[in-house]
Amino acid sequence: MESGRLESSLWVGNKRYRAVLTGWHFNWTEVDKKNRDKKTISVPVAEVVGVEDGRVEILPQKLVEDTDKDFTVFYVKRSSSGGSSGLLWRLGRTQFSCPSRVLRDQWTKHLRTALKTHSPLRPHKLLVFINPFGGKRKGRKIYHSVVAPLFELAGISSHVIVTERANQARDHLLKKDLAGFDGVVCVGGDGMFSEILHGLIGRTQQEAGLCENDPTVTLEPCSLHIGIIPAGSTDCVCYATVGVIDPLTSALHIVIGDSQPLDVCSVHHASALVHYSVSMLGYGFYGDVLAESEKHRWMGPLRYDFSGTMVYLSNRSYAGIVQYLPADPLLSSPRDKTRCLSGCSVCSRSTEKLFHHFSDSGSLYSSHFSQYSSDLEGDWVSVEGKFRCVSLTCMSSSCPRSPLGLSPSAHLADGTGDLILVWDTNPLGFLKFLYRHTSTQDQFDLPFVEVHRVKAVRFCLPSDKEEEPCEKTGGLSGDEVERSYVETESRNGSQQHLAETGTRGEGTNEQKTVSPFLCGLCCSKTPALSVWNCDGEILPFTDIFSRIHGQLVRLYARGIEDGAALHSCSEECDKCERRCILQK
Ligand SMILES: Nc1ncnc2c1ncn2[C@@H]1O[C@H](COP(=O)(O)OP(=O)(O)OP(=O)(O)O)[C@@H](O)[C@H]1O
Repeated sequence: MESGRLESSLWVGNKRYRAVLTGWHFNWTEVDKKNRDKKTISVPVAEVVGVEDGRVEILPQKLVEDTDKDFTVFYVKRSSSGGSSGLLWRLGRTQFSCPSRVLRDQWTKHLRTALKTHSPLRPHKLLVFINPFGGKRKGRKIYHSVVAPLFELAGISSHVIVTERANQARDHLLKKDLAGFDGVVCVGGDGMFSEILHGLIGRTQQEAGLCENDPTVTLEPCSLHIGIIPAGSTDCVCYATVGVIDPLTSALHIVIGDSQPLDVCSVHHASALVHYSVSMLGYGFYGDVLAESEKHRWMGPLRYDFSGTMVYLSNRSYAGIVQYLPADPLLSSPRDKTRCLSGCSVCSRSTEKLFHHFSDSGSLYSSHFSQYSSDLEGDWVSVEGKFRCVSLTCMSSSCPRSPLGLSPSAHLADGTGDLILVWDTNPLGFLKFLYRHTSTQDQFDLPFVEVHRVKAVRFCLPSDKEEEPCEKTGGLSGDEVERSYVETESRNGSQQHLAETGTRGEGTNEQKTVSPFLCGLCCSKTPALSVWNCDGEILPFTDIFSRIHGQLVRLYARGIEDGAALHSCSEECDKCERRCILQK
C-alpha cells in the first residue's frame, strides 16, 4: 500500500463521498449519484491551507464547533479574477463527518503529515512590516482581518511591526537579529516593498562580506523569502508576480510557501550603489512624470494621470548615450510573443544556468560563486541620440492599467532585463506608443521604438551636455533641434560595438550634481536633462550603470497563473486527467 494513502467514506452534509488521500492529492467524489455526472474535487496537498478538528470557520470571523467526528479542511480555491491577468485565490472550506472519532483522527493525522512532507517551503515564522499610511491607510485592517487569521490557521507565528517612519523596515532588516525567520512580509505598496528589498539584499551582502557598491561583484541571493500583501496606491510588483492585486490571494501564496525567484537590477553611479530596481528604471518621459507628480501629491493617485498629460503635452526629448550588453539571443527575445507565466520554462532553464553549482552543493544558497561575475563580459553596443524615453525593466511590469506591461515578453527570473529605447518622434507617434500599452497592440512595432534583451546598461550624457539646473540650460537652441533630427535619422547607423566596457559612461559627470526637479510646465525653457525614475523613486544622478542580478530574491508567489489554459470545472471533471482548477 502507498505510504500516507488513506481512503474511506466520508459525509459532507447529508451526501456520502469517497475520499482518497494519495500523498500528493486529496480527492473526494460523491458516490450515491446514479447518473454519470459525479463530481470529484481534487486538491493538491501543497494547496491545503490547514486541517482543523471539528466544524470550523475562520473568515470573516472564527467560529468553532468542537465535535468528535468532524474535521474541516481549508484549501486554495481559484476563481476567475474578471479583468486581471491572474486568478483570484479564495479560501475553500469543506467540513467532513466520519463514522467514528478514530477515523476522524486518522484523517487529520494523515493530512497534517502529508502537508509537512509535500510543502517543505511553508513558513513557520514571519517578520511582518505594516505601513499604516500606505494607499488608503488600510494596511493594519487588511492584515488583522484577512492575513492574521490565515497565519493562525496555518500555524505560522508572526512578529508584527507597524512602521512609524519611512525606512524603519529597511533599517530593521539591516541591523536586527533575523534568526529563526523564514520570510519577511510587507503590508503596503511598491515603496514599502522597495524598503524590504533594500534591507534584505543589503543584509545578505553584509553577512556574505560582499561589496554592494561594486557592480562587478556577484551578489549573494537572499535566503529569506519576501511576501507582499498589497495595501498601497501602487502595487505593481504584486500584480506582476501574482497577476491580481488581492490581499487574500497574496496571503494564501505566503501560507502555502510558494516560491518565485525574481531578478533585481542594481543601479550604480560613480562606483557607488544608488538603488535596486525590480520593475522600472526610466529616463525621459517616465522620469518627468514622476518628478511632476511629486509636486501634486495632494491629488492622490490622480496625480499620475494629471502629470502624465502635462508631461506628454510638454513634448520633451533628451540627448543621451546608451550602452548595453545584449543577453544571449538564442535563449529568448523581447519580441518572441511569449509570456512569463507560472512554471515558465525560460526562467527554469535560467535557474540551472544561474546556479550551476546547485547540484554539486546540494543547496541553492550554500553554493560558492566566484565573487566576480563573468556576466559582464561580451560586446557592448552603443547608441547616441535624442530619446523620448529610455527604460529598463526586469519584468513585464504589467499593472491594471497596462495588463501586458512595459515589455510583455519579459521574464521574472531569467537574469535579463529589457531595454526600451523610444527615439525622438512627433507627438502623435509617441501618443500611439503610450496608448498601445493599454491595449494588446505591439508597442514595439513602431519605427521609432527599439527593444533589446540585456544584461547591463550604461547611460551618460553626450560630452557637450552639462548637468545644470534648467534655469541655466534654457530652451533648445536652433542647433540642438537640428542635431536631434539628424541623430534620429541616423540612429541605426550610429551603433558601434565596443571592444571593452567603460569607454564612456559611469563617472563622466561624477562631480556634477543634477537638479532633481524639472522646470515647472509654465516655464518656457525646456530642461536639457530629465531624471531617472527608479521604481517610483527619483534618482539624483543622470549617468548610471545598471546590471541585472538573476534571481537575487525570492517571493512567496508563483508567477501569473494562466487561467485560460486551465481546465475549468465541468461535470465530467472526475474523468479528466487534468486537475480541475476552477472550482466554482
Ligand atoms: N510609518 C510611516 N510613515 C511614513 N512613511 C512611511 C511609513 N512606513 C513606510 N513609509 C514609506 O512610505 C512610502 C510609501 O509606502 P507604500 O509604498 O506602502 O504606499 P503607497 O501608498 O503605495 O505609496 P506611494 O503612492 O507614495 O508610492 C514607502 O517608501 C515607505 O518607505
